[in-house]
Amino acid sequence: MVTQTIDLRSDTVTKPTETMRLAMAKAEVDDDVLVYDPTARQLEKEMARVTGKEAALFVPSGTMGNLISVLVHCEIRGSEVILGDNSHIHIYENGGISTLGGVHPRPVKNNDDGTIDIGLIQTAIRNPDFEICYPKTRLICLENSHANTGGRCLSVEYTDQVGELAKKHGLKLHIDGARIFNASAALKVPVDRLVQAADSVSVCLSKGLGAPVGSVIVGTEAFIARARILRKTLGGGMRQVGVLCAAALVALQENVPKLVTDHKNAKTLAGLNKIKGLSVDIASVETNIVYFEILKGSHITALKLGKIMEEHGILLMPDSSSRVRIVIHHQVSASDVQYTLSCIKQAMTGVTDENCGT
Ligand SMILES: Cc1ncc(COP(=O)(O)O)c(C=O)c1O
Ligand SMILES: C[C@@H](O)[C@H](N)C(=O)O
Repeated sequence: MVTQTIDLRSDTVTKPTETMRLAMAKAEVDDDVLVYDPTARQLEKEMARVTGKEAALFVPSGTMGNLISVLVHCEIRGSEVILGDNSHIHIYENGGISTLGGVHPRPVKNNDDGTIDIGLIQTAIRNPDFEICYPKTRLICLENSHANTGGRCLSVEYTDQVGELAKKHGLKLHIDGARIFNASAALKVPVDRLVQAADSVSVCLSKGLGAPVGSVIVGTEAFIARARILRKTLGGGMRQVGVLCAAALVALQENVPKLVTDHKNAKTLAGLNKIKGLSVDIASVETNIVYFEILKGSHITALKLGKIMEEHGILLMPDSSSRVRIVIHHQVSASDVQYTLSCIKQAMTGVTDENCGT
């Protein structure tokens, strides 16, 4: 009988720790719309410091963080944003920048490492001389780490180059930094240096950092002032939000140092590659996300494997009929990883043709 669940579906599944719950219970709060909730203020000042930006704003989700950031940069009608065709903003945020903000997306191919070719970005920038027909390019969006390519890290050199291109053309640069702390830990580059070229960043507190709720957007004072108003317009102005921010302050303290362990556990899990019938692009496992393919000749689908794993108390996220995503977080231990490897190995035994994957 399974007594404990190992939840590998995402790093959004973590439960608040005892320390977080204590901090939430004791949090000093006030109405964060009428004035500043003191604990929200404390978190925002800390996030501005860590990211090297002038100001910060707590928002209920990463989706809202990206939406507000794009809409502030693209407030003028007819604006266009250049973003990755495999980016979270383009794929998983309900097209909010268009449906709510009237911003035109200009998707450009993401490479397997999460970057977008600088030449392709340059080509995608609209020629202002033809404004009678063209939308106006106002923003470039990057995503670091890049979730859909397996948590790949964009280097500081690449980010700076995109920043220079943006500046040269009078554009702004936003980074969807849902997992920027993971990228920082993996690259051994401080967060503030990694996002130095960005005009705004949206940072998830509720992913690898393990806070129960929320994100923070950072940028200039003027940008955050506009963002605060737009947050209210979108219904994201909350009252005694310090209860949530207190947990996030604990997460920053307790869990940032644990990210390297998450990455080590992910690399151990890439050992799935040794199991007959499975394949992992080992080079792509740079942070806490592992995708694995079920090879032809393995008579099992991702869905079926997920169901078998559930019987062993392990939750996975099938990405397609033959591809599965695993995301490691601080509530997955090294022994959980070993148990997962052995359960998947057992499930794959007997369902794989002799010459499968050869
Ligand atoms: C890269 C990335 N950006 C943004 C988000 C959105 O965050 P939220 O789920 O808090 O809306 C997610 C996932 O949730 C994500 O993986
Ligand atoms: C699914 C996606 O929206 C979420 N960001 C995750 O990575 O789990």
